[in-house]
Amino acid sequence: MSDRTLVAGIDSSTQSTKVVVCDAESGDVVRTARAPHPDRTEVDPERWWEAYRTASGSGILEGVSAIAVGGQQHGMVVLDEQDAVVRDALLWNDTRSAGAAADLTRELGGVSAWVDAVGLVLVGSFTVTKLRWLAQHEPDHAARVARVLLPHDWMTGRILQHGNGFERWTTDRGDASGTGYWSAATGDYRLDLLELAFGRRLAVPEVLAPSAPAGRTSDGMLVAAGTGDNMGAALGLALSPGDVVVSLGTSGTVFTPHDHAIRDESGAVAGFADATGRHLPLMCTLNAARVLTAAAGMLGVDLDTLDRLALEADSGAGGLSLLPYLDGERTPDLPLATGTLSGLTRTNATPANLARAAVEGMLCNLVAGVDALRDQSVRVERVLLIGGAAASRAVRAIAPALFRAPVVVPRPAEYVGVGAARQAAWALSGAAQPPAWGLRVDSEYQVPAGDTSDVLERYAALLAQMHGR
Ligand SMILES: Nc1ncnc2c1ncn2[C@@H]1O[C@H](COP(=O)(O)OP(=O)(O)O)[C@@H](O)[C@H]1O
Ligand SMILES: O=C(CO)[C@@H](O)[C@H](O)COP(=O)(O)O
Repeated sequence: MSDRTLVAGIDSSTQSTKVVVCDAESGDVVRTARAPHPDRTEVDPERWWEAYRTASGSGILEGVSAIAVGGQQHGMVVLDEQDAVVRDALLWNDTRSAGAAADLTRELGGVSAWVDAVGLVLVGSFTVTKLRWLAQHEPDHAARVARVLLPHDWMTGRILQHGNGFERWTTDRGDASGTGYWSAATGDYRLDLLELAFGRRLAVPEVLAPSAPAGRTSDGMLVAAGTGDNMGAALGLALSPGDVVVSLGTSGTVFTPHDHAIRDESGAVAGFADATGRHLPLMCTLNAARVLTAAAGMLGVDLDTLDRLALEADSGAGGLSLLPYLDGERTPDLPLATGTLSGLTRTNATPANLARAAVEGMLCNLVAGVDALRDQSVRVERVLLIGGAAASRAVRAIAPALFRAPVVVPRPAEYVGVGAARQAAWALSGAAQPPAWGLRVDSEYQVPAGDTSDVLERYAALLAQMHGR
């Protein structure tokens, strides 16, 4: 009988729930499972619970001493006085509240007022804008709302309720910092901003300290605070100064732990908090892994064949460019945008060039995020590539030249889940710092000779031409 302590991390992200069980001391992943979510931008939270129950139904949590949830950020989960869900949650990638974001920005006195208040330039992803949309467009639902939570908050409470250990609703600094009514700089709620958006005050969850437990189930399993998925991924990677993470999941994100809250009135970088008591400046795009899925669908090939085709083409795809705003875009803030294929000629109209343009276009949007961190005086010495599309051979090969930095691919793992498991181990230990789980590297890719500035310049020129940015 093994005497090691096991901890579990849940990644409740956009497309699926992943369960990761780790050795609490070493961080070795010993069990994993996953189950899909509906492919929608508004989802009944019960679907997340069902996915969690499906993924953990095979006894994967047997012997686990502590658990934590890393959840997709910003989702609006609204409950009535009896803690019943009032309507489907609006997710981070639902853009219907883009107009509300513009209204709220104007009402508070402009972009700098919001950056001063909560470190964010409002876009439709953020929870506070969704509350305004709800108040304006669904007054009957809004009248029933007593409390607002984030996806990870609701899942954490649901696990405790299921285990007869629920005491109160909780959240953490990291996820709270993405609401638009909590400040990473001060560590305080700004419920005046919630009231500005919704028209009245609502109950909000208690913000727990990074290693504080949210509670224990009746069989003794500790449930930690949990956090947002990107904060979880940062905690799951043993990052060193100069490391910048690029995550290629449903969203594309660029982030790095930082010692102080950043101010970016351009809106490229959000001033989030991390899951350890520091900060996590982060850029997020709505379009990442699914740009490659869409390109593969257009070509009628699988993702492995898309990789092969992209690697057959030359850098620059023969002059073919793709602005990858297939679901609108968050950064740049173009919620109504669509994708644009540009520079098509009879010469470059080949499957290989289309595949290459999809990879380059998706990455160019994230290069803007890395450069935005550089503009915030963040040192970028290497890029750690995670998320589903980090498995792409083409992405790995093309990224270093575009990022102008070496690319490290950690050993494939669900790093949001690993980070949540590390938080669970930290809460279980009661130590001052999280356990020292090392970074396991799968492969490294150096910046090749040659110049890719033409690709980046063409992308920027197309963005300016199409959207005046
Ligand atoms: N080898 C691959 N090449 C490109 N994309 C991939 C590959 N493997 C998985 N993906 C994509 O990764 C995405 C899932 O990544 P994940 O990080 O789990 O997403 P999320 O956390 O947003 O739910 C899917 O869109 C899937 O198509
Ligand atoms: O909105 C953000 C970050 O601000 C997204 O990163 C969401 O947190 C969803 O993440 P994934 O499902 O793509 O992991």
